[in-house]
Amino acid sequence: MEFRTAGVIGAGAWGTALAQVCARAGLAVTLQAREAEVIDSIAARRVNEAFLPGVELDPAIRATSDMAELAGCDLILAVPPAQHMRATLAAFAPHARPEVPIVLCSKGIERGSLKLMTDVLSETLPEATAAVLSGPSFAAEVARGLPSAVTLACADGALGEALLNTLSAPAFRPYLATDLIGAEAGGALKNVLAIACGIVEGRQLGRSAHAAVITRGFAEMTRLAVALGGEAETVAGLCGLGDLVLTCSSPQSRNMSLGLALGQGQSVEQALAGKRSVAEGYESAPAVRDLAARLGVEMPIAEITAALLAGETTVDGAIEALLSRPLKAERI
Ligand SMILES: NC(=O)C1=CN([C@@H]2O[C@H](COP(=O)(O)OP(=O)(O)OC[C@H]3O[C@@H](n4cnc5c(N)ncnc54)[C@H](O)[C@@H]3O)[C@@H](O)[C@H]2O)C=CC1
Ligand SMILES: O=C(CO)COP(=O)(O)O
Repeated sequence: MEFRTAGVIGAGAWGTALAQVCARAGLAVTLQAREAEVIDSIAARRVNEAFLPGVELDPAIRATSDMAELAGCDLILAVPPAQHMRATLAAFAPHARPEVPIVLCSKGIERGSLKLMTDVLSETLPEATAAVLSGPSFAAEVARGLPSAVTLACADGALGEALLNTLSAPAFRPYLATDLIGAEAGGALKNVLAIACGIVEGRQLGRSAHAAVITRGFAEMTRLAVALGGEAETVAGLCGLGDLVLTCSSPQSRNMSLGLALGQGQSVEQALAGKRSVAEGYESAPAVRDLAARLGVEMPIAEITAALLAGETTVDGAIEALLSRPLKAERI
């Protein structure tokens, strides 16, 4: 199995950074963007000013709006916001070939259906082979060539090895896994928990509270992943714990910075106003809450964060609700 060309669907910060990774790995890359300004900016100045400013893009990346231009690619990376994955894959479907693997790189759970991205893929492109790429990786850092490591999950061992070898570069280290559900659950959940951690920071509740939210949040993430059919060991890796630690630790995270603004007293509307970039934790929170209820999984931090984002409680109400929970044994 050899891959020479990659198609990247979605030219936000992460799609653009992954196009850069593929180009550095020696692939010819077609990057599909929705916005004419993105295509013009890459063609004219080799930069995605709208979503990844300040990073010079590799000449092997060509931007287009036309999904048909991805038809000949050996490998597809799907990187739209999670809530748009279904429509995006449906638009790509006429150009898909069953032998071309699709690497899902978005982090979220579909609202309404409560589906993971692999479920969305198997419903829109039933013949496609899926892989999941997820882990602690800020787009701006990866695009600049700073070191990072991620999980690459693929149920097909030979394909997984081939993807690992294709996408790796000296500063970009994918680690192989077979558990797609665990990898997806980690990425989706950490975004909601990063909002909670941002609130802790914004309210100046202290380092101890921050560590408590990360640790008990990790327990919630593990419980949900296992209830979905994933493995706790996967969630303890880069795609779960790794990404939780990153996203809960830096205001570079859009999710954590949303929480920071809420903790400092802004409303959800104020905190999101004028933003073009996606805060996946905000988008997925209602689905996480509904999924936890459906599966009977206790997720107090994620649930109260979803309630806060939905305007059902205040920051003070959320803190009070968590601190007044019954005392219990510490376990996952
Ligand atoms: N930015 C990052 O550092 C990382 C992001 N991700 C994930 O990658 C996914 C994409 O995020 P980013 O690239 O950061 O996006 P972004 O926030 O930089 O840009 C927003 C993207 O949404 C697209 N969009 C807007 N409306 C749309 C629609 N109706 N249909 C399809 N696409 C639409 C825009 O074209 C643009 O590509 C998310 O699931 C995110 O969690 C994963 C790892 C790192
Ligand atoms: O997923 C990410 C890092 O791994 C990016 O996090 P944000 O979407 O919160 O910016």
